[in-house]
Amino acid sequence: MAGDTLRLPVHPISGNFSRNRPQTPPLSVFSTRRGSFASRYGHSPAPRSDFFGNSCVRLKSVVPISRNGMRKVSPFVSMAAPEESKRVVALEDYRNIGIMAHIDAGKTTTTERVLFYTGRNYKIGEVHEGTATMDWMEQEQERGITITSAATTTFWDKHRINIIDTPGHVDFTLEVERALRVLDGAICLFDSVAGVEPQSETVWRQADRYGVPRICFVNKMDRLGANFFRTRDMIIENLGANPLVLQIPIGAEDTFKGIVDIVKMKAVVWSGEELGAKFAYEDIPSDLVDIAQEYRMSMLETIVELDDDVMEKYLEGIEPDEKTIKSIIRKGTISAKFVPVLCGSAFKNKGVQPLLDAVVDYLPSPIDVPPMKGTDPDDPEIIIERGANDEEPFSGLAFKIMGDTFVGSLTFVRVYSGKLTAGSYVLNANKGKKERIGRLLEMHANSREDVKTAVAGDIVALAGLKSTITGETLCDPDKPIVLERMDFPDPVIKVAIEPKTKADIDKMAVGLIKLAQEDPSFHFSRDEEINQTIIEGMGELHLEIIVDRLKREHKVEANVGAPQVNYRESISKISEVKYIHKKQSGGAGQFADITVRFEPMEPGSGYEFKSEIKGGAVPKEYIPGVIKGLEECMNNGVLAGYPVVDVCAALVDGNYHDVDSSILAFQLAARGAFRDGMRKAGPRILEPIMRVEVITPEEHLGDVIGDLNSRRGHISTFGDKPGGLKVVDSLVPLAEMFQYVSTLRGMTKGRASYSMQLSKFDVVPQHIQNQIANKDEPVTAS
Ligand SMILES: Nc1nc2c(ncn2[C@@H]2O[C@H](COP(=O)(O)OP(=O)(O)OP(=O)(O)O)[C@@H](O)[C@H]2O)c(=O)[nH]1
Repeated sequence: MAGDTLRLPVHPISGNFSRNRPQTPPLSVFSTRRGSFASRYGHSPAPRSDFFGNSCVRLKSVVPISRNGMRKVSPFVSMAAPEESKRVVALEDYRNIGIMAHIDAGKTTTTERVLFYTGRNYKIGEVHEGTATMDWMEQEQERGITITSAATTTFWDKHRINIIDTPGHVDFTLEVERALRVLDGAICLFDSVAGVEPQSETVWRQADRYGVPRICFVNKMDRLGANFFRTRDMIIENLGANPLVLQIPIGAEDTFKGIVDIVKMKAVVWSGEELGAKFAYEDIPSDLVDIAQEYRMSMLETIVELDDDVMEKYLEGIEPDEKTIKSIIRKGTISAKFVPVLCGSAFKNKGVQPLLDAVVDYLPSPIDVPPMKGTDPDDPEIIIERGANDEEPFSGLAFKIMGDTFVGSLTFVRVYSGKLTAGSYVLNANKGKKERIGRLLEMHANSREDVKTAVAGDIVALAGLKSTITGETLCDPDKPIVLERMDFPDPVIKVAIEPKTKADIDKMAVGLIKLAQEDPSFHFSRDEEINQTIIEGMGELHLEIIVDRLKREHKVEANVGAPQVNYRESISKISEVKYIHKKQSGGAGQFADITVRFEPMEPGSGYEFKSEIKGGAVPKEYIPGVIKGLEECMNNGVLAGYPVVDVCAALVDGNYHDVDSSILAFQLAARGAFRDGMRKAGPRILEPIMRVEVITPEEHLGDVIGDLNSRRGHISTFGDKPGGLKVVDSLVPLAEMFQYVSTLRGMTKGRASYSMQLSKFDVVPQHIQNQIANKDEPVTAS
C-alpha cells in the first residue's frame, strides 16, 4: 500500500469530496430590473419573501402555475393507445441540445421562436417558412409550459431536436449542470449590446469541462448599441475561443434586416418583424460584398486545414462546394476546433431558421459523441462503455424530477443505449432496486404524448417512479451499469426555518423531503441544539423560491431567519501526530497506533489521503479504517464544524496488536489523530469570495464603489458599457452580499444591475474567524 494515494477532488463550490467529474462554481445573478414575464404571460412572478429583502429580484419562469401551485400541463394530452414503437428517426438525425446564456440574453425568446417554427414545421411538414396564426397566441401558454419542462422534443428538417432546459438564474446553477450532463451540443446566446457577460463566461467554462460542442448566436442585433463584431472579439478575448464567423449582419439596431450567409454567399432578408415573417435569399448588398468575401476567405482558410484533400484542391484554386464546407464545419465544431458564430434578433424573428439549420448541420448527434462510460455496480473498478445503439442493453440517466398535477411527479431520463418500454421493469443501479416503468411521456411544444418505447438518444419523462432521484442510473437488470454520476454542488448559504403553526410541522417535513428530491442542491437538516430546521441552498433566491414553493405547493407558512454562509476549514502548516487508541475493558481490547502527517494543499485541491507505510507497520487490512476515520472527520472541521478542504493526510507510521487491533480501532485512532493534528496545523476558516459585477449609470458610480468597499470588497477593474453605463468588477465575501439587491436598487433608483459568481474560497480575517468559531454571527455591512 506504500505510496498509494486516494484523492477526492474537492468540489469547487461545495468544497466536498467527490470521485465524479468536476463541477461548476455557483453563480448568482440578480437584476434590479423588473421582468417581462407578467406582461407576456399574464402571470405574476412568485410572491417575494421579505426575509431576504430582495423583493426586486427578477424571477422569470414561463411555467404557468395552477391554483394548487403545481405546474399546469397542456390540455393537449394524447392518451390514445400507444402504438408499438420503433425507431422513427435515425440516431444520426437526433440533436440533444441546450440553449445557454447570461440572464436576459434572450434564451426564452429564442426558445419560443424555435418552438414556433419547429412546431409548425412538424405539423405540416414544411420547412424554412412560417405564417403567424391567430391560434398561436392561444397556445402560447402551453408552449410556455414545455419551455420549462426539462426537455422538449421538436422537429426541424426531419431531425428530432430535444431542447433541454437550462434556466437563466444562476442560483440554479445545478440545472445547468444537469443539462450539460445529458445534452450533446449547445447554442450559446449572447446579447449583441452587452457582448460576453459574466454568466456567459461561466456556462462556457462549464461546457468546456463537459466537452460540449457549441455554436454561438449573437442575439438582439436590433438593439441600440448592437455590435456583432465586438461580440465576436469578446468571444476570443474573454472566452479564449476560436470563432468561425458564418454570418454577418445586414444593418444593425433599427436597420437590422437580415444576415449574409458566408457559406452560401447569399443575403437572407426578412420581410417583416412578426412571428412567421417570410425571408428570401438575395444578392449580398454591395456595401457588404468586400467584408463578406473577407470572412468567406477566413472561413475557408480555417476549415481546409481539417481536410488534406480539400486543402490540396483549395491551394490549386478550387473552392469546396457547400456540402463539403458544411461537413468540414461540422467536423471542426464537434471536435471543438472552432465555434460557428451566427447572429440575429429572436425578438424581431430574424435569424431563427438559419440557427435551426446550423443546429442540424453542425451540432453532434448521439453517435458523434464518445460512448457513455459507467462502472459495474458490484465492482466500481470495472469500467463499462455503452454506445448510442438500440441493440445495446438499456441504460439511461435520470436528470430531473418535476412535480406534475396529473401524474404526481415526472422523472426525466436520457436514454443512452437500448430501449425502454412501458410496463417493463428496470434496475435503479445506484440503489439496487427495481422500478416499474408505468407511463412514458414525450414532451412536445404544445402537447405531451404517451409513447410505448423510448430508444437510444431519446429524452422521455417517466411517470410514477418510486425511488429514483436525480443523477441515478436506470438500466437493464441483467446488464447493470452505474453511469457516471452527476455531481451536485453543496450549498453555500443556509437559513433557519420554522412553520408558523404547530399543525404545519408534519406538512413542512413532507414538503422539504419532496423539494430535496427534486433539487439535489437543496439540503435540509434538523439542528437539535437550537431545535430548528435548517435549509441550505445555492443563494438567497434559491432559498426564497424553496420557501415560496413550501407555501404554494405544500400550504406551509414559515418563518425564516437571516441567511448565513456555509464556510470551509483548512490548515496553514504541516503537523505530524502520533495517536494511540487503546481500550481494555473486560473482553477483547482495542488497539491502534498511528502517526499521521497533515499538510496544507493548493486551494481547490480538496482532500487527499496517502499511505506511506513501510514494512507493514499498519497492516493493509486496517488502512481502510484509517481512511474511513479521517474521511468522516473531514466533513467536520475542528474550529466550527465546517467541511475541511485543501488538506493532505499521510499515514506515515503505526503499530498494531495481533489480537486487539481491528478496523474499528484504527478508525477511532484516525479520528483522534485528526483532532490533535488539525489543531496543531494552524486551522483556519475559509469563506466564499464572489466576483461581483455591477453595471451602473455613471452618476451612481461613487456610491456603488463606496458601498462595495464597505463590504470588504476589492475593486478589480472599471470599464465602460454602451449607453453611458459603467461596469465595476470586484471581489466581495459572500457574507457581505446578503440583501445587496435591495441596497443597490435603493442606491441607484433601480437603474443598476449586478451579477455574482463564486470566485474562490479565501481565509477570513482573524476577528471574523473568532466570531465564527465562537458561533457568533459575523458582523456584516448590510
Ligand atoms: N430588442 C430585443 N430584445 C430581445 C431580443 N431577444 C430577447 N429580447 C428581450 O430581452 C428580454 C429578456 O429576454 P428573455 O428571452 O426573457 O431572456 P432570457 O435569456 O430567457 O432571460 P433569463 O431566462 O431571465 O435568463 C425580454 O424583454 C425580451 O423581449 C432581441 O432579439 N431583441
